[in-house]
Amino acid sequence: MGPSGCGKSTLLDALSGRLASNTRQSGDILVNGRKQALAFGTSAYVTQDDTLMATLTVKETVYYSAQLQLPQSMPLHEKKERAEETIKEMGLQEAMNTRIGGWSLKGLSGGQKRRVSICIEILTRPKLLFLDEPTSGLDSAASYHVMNRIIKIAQQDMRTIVASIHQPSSEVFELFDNLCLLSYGKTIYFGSSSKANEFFAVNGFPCPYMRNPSDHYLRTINKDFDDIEEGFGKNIITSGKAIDTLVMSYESSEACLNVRQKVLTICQKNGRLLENKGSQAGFITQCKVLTQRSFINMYRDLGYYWLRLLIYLALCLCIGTIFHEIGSDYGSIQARSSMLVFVVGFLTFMAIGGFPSFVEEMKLFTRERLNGHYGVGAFVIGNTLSSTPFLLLISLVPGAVAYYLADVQKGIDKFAYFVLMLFACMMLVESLMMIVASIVPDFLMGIITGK
Ligand SMILES: Nc1ncnc2c1ncn2[C@@H]1O[C@H](COP(=O)(O)OP(=O)(O)OP(=O)(O)O)[C@@H](O)[C@H]1O
Repeated sequence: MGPSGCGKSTLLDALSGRLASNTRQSGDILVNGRKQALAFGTSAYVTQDDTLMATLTVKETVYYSAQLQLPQSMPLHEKKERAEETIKEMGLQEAMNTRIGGWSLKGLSGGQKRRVSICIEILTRPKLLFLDEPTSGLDSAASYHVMNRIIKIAQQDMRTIVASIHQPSSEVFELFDNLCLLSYGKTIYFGSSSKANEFFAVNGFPCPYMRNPSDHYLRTINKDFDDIEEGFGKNIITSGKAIDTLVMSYESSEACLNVRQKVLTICQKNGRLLENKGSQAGFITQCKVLTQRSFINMYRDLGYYWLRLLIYLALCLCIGTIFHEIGSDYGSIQARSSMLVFVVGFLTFMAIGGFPSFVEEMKLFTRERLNGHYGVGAFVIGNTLSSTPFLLLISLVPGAVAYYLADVQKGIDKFAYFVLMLFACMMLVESLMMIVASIVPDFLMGIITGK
């Protein structure tokens, strides 16, 4: 816990092995006294941003994730039951069939999206779970129920949950065993959460009667507003000075000694490595689920198939009208070149138009890949299979009709023939471009994210 910008997310990123490459990290991160890479499925991480597929419903999102993550040997109906049970645990049963939503479609609220993100990561009941502000956007009752449920999961089979939290209510605060208070990258306190009150009181900052202890701690260690505040409490002590006092005092406190002692004991034990709880589904299942999910997403996204089709159709009609019957004399050479340049230019711009959706997809891929939901190969195949055949089919149908017109009517309807052929060729080129655009960047992303 700590004020905004104190380094909570950075600490969680470092612990879970997801620190950005431009950040320098020192020290060792040990699990049960051993070094172990925690990305790609060894631990689960609910990040601060909810990166979800906007077109899917809550049920579909969690169900597809269950198929990707749960063991291959588990029957499909059991995966479905686990998904539904987890949705209910997060209090989302009423919103099961609501779409997630995004910029173009109003769907779930911020707090509901938060709970969907948590659902996805607790499906496999991971041994080590990182949560970055799981209660942001939730009301106090929802915060309590969500945290209570997560802590119950932790208590079963000795799981470990590391969560950063903003403004917990006193009820939620009591649920935590240990508290690490951070301020501007420094540790203010790390130890039992029930003893934090005593630590603050001993150092001259007792929690006022009837005040939520977490509010008191955060108020004491936030120096962002020192310039406009008169000082802490009745004393003229600024938060900056309070932080220095607490940091110094913590270094020599019993809590700090206990933590160091515990770290030593754990290191000497040399315990078990964590098992990788990432995708336990087979490669074929991963490809199948990702193709299906991606196809539904593209089919429901107006801009992907439908708007593209409409634009191409309109363009073919325009070009057909302008360049119809351009003849075969020398003068037509220039007109043919113009048409070619125009079509190539248009196709290039249409390819650039797919970039925003590619960026969104990459965010989702990075999150799921780092949590070990599937491999790069399955993602590339899923993406290619969902985007290309549909467009290929669309290029074949007008092509076949155009041939029929040319053959049967012997050039009677030259205009329709010309437009249809143009459309078929464009869609064919578009499908080929889609294959390249699916494979190359996806593999590049796979290399960048590490596996
Ligand atoms: N130990 C550190 N040393 C240097 N810079 C740090 C350290 N920890 C965090 N920072 C920097 O401080 C800034 C804020 O960090 P971070 O996003 O982790 O804060 P936060 O507590 O999660 O904030 P919020 O609660 O608003 O999300 C970032 O620019 C980060 O790089």
